[in-house]
Amino acid sequence: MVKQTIQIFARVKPTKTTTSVYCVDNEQATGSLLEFMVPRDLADGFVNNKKESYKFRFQQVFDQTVKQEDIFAAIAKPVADSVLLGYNGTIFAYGQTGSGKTFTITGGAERYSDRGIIPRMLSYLYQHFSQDSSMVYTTHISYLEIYNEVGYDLLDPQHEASRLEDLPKVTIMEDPDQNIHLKNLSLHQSSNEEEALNLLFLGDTNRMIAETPMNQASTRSHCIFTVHVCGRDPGSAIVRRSKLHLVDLAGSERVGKTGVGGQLLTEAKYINLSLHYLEQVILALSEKKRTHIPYRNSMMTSVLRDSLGGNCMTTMIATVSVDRRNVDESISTCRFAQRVALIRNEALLNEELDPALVIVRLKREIQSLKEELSMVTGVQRGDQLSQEEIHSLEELVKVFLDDADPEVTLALGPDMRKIHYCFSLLKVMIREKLFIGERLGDHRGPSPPVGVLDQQDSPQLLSAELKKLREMLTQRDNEISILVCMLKKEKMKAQDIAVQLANISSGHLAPQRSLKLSTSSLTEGTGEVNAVDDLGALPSLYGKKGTALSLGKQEAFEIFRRDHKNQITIEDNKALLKQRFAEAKAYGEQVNKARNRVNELKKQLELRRMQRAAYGVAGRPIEKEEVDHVEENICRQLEEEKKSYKTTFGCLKTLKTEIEHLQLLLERSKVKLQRDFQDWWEQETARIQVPKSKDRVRQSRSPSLVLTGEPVLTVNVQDFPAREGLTQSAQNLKALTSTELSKSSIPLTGDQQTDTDILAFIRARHNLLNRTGPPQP
Ligand SMILES: Nc1ncnc2c1ncn2[C@@H]1O[C@H](COP(=O)(O)OP(=O)(O)OP(=O)(O)O)[C@@H](O)[C@H]1O
Repeated sequence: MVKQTIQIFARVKPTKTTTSVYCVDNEQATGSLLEFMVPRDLADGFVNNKKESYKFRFQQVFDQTVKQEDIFAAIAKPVADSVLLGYNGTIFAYGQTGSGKTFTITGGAERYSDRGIIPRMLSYLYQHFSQDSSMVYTTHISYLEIYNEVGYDLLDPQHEASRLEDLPKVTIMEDPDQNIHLKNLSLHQSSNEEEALNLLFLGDTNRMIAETPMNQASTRSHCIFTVHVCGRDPGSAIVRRSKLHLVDLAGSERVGKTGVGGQLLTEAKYINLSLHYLEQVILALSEKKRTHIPYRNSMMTSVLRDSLGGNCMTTMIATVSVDRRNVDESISTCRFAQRVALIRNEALLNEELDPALVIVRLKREIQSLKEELSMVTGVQRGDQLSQEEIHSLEELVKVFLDDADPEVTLALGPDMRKIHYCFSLLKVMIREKLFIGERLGDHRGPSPPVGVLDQQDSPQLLSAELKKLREMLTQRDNEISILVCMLKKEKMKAQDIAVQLANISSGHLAPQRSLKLSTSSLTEGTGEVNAVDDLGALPSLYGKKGTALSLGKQEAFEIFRRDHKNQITIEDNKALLKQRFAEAKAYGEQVNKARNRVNELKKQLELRRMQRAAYGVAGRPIEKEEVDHVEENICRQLEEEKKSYKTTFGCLKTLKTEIEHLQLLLERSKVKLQRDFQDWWEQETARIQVPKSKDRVRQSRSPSLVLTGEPVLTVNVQDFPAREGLTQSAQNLKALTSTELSKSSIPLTGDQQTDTDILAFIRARHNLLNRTGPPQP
């Protein structure tokens, strides 16, 4: 058992402005210090009546410039190593909204180097699995989102979720031993890094798709990505099962800090109820005298029960922002971390005997004992007694019972099968005799010896026996049909799972499959154009694969895409991906060349050795010490080529991981683009109102776009909210006057509002903007 307090680290989010509100001291012997200096006259909207300096101790503080790889090496690698040894591990990020929790746990959405702890952890684990040949590992993954105290399965393979409520709801069940079970949370086996990354991508995409402005998933919900690792030594029945939770908590900002009347820097209530309950648990755990820990109050604390004061090695990353206006939240975060640091966990090595493996081992032991026995007795024995043996045993028992001599014995020899059989035979006989005794009543005096039944009673007895047997038969029939039913259900479940798994690999991950890249395909130089150009293709809306867009909508999508805020990143990543493909192709060619060269040299070496052997046979014996310089030279070259092959192949593998990651980033950008477009399109459609009657020709609501024609299309442009993903053009349009807008007109045919009409509106607006140019700030 390892007793350890929860390890706490702090990470400072990079800020554009220089700030003097904090300093980091990493030179301390017992960890690092993070200090906030809050001057009394801090003028950013609040007044500080209290202390000026707040110091917090952490295991380590990572300042603004620290890279993702260093965070992984310092925080996550030790946790990964203990998980590989069989201990449970948890890493959770805690901090206010926008302080970098998701960036730290999952990573940034733009660059490969921004990969967070989860993808790096998966890489690390799978690399270890492939290198450790002494153990067999299996891995399962689950991804849970908790929003408003309801759990959702983010790995729902149906992939149709457009709202959070569409995802399967996960519920908590507790068994009599108080173990928590999550009902409806799917567990997916993943046999390599690529599969695991695809699952992460699927979860993150589902999370993004289900996000609405009301439910800003990343800010208001908690996400728990869990890797279940099972390792077994092939020679033993012991298995090690460990769980690794990687947790991205909701934003920790609080309410009630008004900044007036000395409220600043006092503890306020969390916006998020689960975080409030998390704090209650942390408080109870840090006060050592408390016996009741209120884990059950919330779903998150129930799920993370082991991680908080239980069987787990837990690490917390406090993410802080050092912008002046965020200092009070950052101080709250650090205070919370200090309390967390008091919690002591007791991690156990999760070893257990695998019943299936124990059965196999016992069967093997029985077999070897049987062999030993037959060697000692010289008699080969099967598992069952033969018919002849049974017959002769029955005879023996009969003789034994008929013999009036009380000294007589039943000589069966040292065969337990025979002994057992005779005992059960005797039992049956005695029970039959009792049965007869009961039926006849005791007044008939002593019962006749077994086997000498009263002839008159025989038919009655037989019919009773027959009835009993019939009842037994019906009972067995029922049991069989229940078993068959259960079997059928299990079969159907297995089929369902197979279909779900097939969906994962073919359905929703289909776009990735088309992007999939094998090291061999790299060398052939095919596939890359499709993979890169996929984003340029017209959209098939997420979750509605194959839905063709109308021509109007397609063109509108093009306009939208051009102006989307992610377009530059997408283009950059596409260019980078192209470049990486070219590099991979070059590496692939080098690998091929090196492999051919190795094969060639091997042949040369073999030939040389054969020639020398033949030379020896032909008469001139070769001295043992005689050095063959030609052979030596070939061997040297071979070694060099092998080395170069290995190095290049290593580079190619690294590049492959990067390419796959870039593809996933692009795929996610594509989904986001489509989602934003869909929202935008719906917003545009709602904005256009077609008057029902032809005489309502002109509506002069200001500011509004009045488009002339018969009938007239009136468009309100009063409110273009500054929403993420909404085009700059739309923002610009907001600033245009109604007079300028009314210069543009769109004639309509009939009074239908079609995609083409909306497109015409969008086009007109764009032309107008191009003419007018963006408004000056
Ligand atoms: N260390 C960092 N380096 C570079 N960019 C960062 C870093 N930390 C955060 N960011 C950027 O800051 C923004 C907000 O970060 P992030 O989404 O991770 O915050 P969060 O704490 O998860 O917020 P929320 O609670 O809303 O989920 C993102 O654009 C992210 O890329």
